[in-house]
Amino acid sequence: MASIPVIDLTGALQPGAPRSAEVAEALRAAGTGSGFFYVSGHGVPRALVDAQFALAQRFFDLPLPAKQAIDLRRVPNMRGYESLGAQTLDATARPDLKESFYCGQAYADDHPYVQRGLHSYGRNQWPTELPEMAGQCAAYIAAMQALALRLMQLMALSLELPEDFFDHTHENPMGTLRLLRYPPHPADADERTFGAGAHTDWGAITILAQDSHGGLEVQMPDGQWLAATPMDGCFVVNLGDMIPRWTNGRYHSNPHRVRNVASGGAPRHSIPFFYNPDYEARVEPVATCVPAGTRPLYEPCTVGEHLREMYAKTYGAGNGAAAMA
Ligand SMILES: O=C(O)CCC(=O)C(=O)O
Ligand SMILES: [Fe+2]
Repeated sequence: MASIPVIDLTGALQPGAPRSAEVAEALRAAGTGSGFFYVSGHGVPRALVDAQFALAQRFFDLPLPAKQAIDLRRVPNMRGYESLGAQTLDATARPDLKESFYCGQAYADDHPYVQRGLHSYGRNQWPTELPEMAGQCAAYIAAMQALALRLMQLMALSLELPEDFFDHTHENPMGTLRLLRYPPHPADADERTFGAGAHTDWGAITILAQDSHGGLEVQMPDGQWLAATPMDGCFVVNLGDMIPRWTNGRYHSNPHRVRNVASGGAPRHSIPFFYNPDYEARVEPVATCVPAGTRPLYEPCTVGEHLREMYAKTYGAGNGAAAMA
């Protein structure tokens, strides 16, 4: 039966570390399967993750006007608070039953990418009520960024490429951290109601921390939906749409969705980190994935071009801004 593998990163967290080849092989199996796997032995301290969930709880518990004061529609770069029902990840379903907060690696106003107005680059918005939030999110983002970079190196190995193959694409990375709160699934909800409608993620790699309630489901290559049951001390990692482009379709970015049905009436919290390389980095099928004498399945593009193609898909026309999914 199909399952989501657990990959233990112990002994593979540094370039050249002894278990790197073994882990790369496991990554290859996961990439050619559902594109989803759990990671254990990832080196991110439990206390950092626990603190991030506690922070999410405090943030969403703020009175609505405090959250609305930092609504993401106030800024051009998709950072801030987003209310229940603002996003529709599956266009055939109802608006998503979730509240969220977006932040990311901060770039100063005089950074060339900010000056050029490139999507998501720039400052964050923070609630004045939680002065600790900026520092805590920055620490969490730094840990996620480091883990994402290592996963990209292991992915390079898994594609029979040098470990540092993707390193040059990390120049000005755009990691986006999202805090999510899902209210309990309504008892009278129809089959078109979701916390997060079925979607694939658009970036390179998503690293998700979820609380103990469950509710995330992943579509397996055979079409079946499988619960990504929370596993203590593990993150769920999934490949985004940039990876099929880079691997000429060899590795997959599979649909997933959320319904908060098993929490006993409690809200569910999750914290995805969406890793995106440099906006200007080229994404083109790597030579080891294009059989001799065949044409690549994808045209080369930049990270920014790929993301712009995906933006506006889930927020409807007129908003102009859209999120990482
Ligand atoms: O909340 C979750 O478990 C998944 C969220 C998700 O898929 C997303 O935000 O892209
Ligand atoms: Fe997602």
